[in-house]
Amino acid sequence: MSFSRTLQQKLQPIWRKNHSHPFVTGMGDGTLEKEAFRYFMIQDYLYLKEYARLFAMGTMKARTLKTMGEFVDLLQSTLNEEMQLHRDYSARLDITEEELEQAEAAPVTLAYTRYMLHEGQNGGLAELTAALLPCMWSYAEIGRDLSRIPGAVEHELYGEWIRTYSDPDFLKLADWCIDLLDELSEGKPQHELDKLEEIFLTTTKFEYLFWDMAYHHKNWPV
Ligand SMILES: Cc1ncc(CN)c(N)n1
Repeated sequence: MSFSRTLQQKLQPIWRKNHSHPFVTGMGDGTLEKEAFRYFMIQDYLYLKEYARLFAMGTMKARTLKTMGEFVDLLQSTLNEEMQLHRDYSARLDITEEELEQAEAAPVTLAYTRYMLHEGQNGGLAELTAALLPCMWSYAEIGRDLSRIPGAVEHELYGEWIRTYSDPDFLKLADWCIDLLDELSEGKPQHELDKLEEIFLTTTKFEYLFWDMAYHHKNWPV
């Protein structure tokens, strides 16, 4: 089994918890509280703004023109397609442009994005890819699983979210990241593979914290 898939298999208990978080299942059956989704959208917009920088960093660290081009595609798709979803939802959720632009990152959003940027900046392309992969991969799987629930893609509020993340184009981008980590990890010594695993594990756990933060509207206590 490839390195990425071995990691994902090893982390199945956490991976399953992400998939079965009430925020995720609530989008699937339509029971998620609209206020939690609204809060998620704002925090996720801030998250994506920082996440996109990882793709810019990836472009700089890539060795080949082909890989540079793929990172540019990921950057483009995040800024102009994925974040467009958030801008479109803002209109429906009464989030003004000002509120979106001026929102403050909650502790989990800040910690998650700073962690990824730190690993991306201080490590090589493999560390950067290990940091961003759980994000792409888990959303592609969640989108796919939710889209299989009868009626979920037609839901008046959550349907658009599910359609976006179950789109074959999003899956293709996630697959490219999986293959890239496999390629970059090939022939690495064990201590470097252990570091990649640690990064992958940490961002997988941050994914759980992000759902949980949104579900409970967690923000700074003071
Ligand atoms: C927190 C989080 N993780 C992943 C994704 C999918 N790019 C996202 N939009 N937000």
